[in-house]
Amino acid sequence: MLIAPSILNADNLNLAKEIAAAKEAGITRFHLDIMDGHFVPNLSFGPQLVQDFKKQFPDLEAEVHLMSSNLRGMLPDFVKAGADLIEFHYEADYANQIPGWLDYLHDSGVKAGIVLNPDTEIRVLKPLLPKLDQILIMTVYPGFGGQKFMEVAPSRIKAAKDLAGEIPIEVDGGINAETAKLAKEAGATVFVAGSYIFSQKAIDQQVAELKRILEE
Ligand SMILES: O=C(CO)[C@H](O)[C@H](O)COP(=O)(O)O
Ligand SMILES: [Fe+2]
Repeated sequence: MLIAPSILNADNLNLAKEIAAAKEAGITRFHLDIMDGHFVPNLSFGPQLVQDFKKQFPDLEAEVHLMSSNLRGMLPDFVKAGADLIEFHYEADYANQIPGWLDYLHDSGVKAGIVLNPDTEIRVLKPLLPKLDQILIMTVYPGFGGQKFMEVAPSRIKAAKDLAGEIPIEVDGGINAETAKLAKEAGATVFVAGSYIFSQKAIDQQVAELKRILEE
């Protein structure tokens, strides 16, 4: 079980402090949400954030969740910035182009993942499985932090788990102490949590509580 905090809703003017607090609580990977204002109706970070993150925290893993359909323009920038794992949306390009982008990431020495929006059929993953290091099942419509975990999510996680075998299934959106449990029972092993970790009580307390729930 791995918790990958999303810094989307962290205090932008104190990011290093907030990341350090989560690291202190045992976090080894961060989930960096990249939104381009077009694929999703919101803007967030660019490659500079990833580069600065790796410069300041070289021992932490940077997982990039790319919410853009400009894969040709954006993927090389995030590779250069030092991302350890890049996951892009299945909906971002034609189906026949997706395997090539996954190969591009692997050839660049970066782990590769695919993200599925809540309306995309799970079976599209099947031909891609040999090229995937991780599968991200969105449990909200992407674009904003602080949304509610969708009711349909557990059955989708289970369907992905049944297909994926050993490939880790990650969940993203509305994860808290209750929904993390549901996602875990359905087969998820990587848990993105944004507002649960950064917009409530002390960061270390939130991480410890989520860890406790996932270890039960
Ligand atoms: O990809 C995302 C939104 O598109 C974020 O990773 C996600 O929403 C995390 O925030 P929260 O845990 O608050 O839902
Ligand atoms: Fe995300």
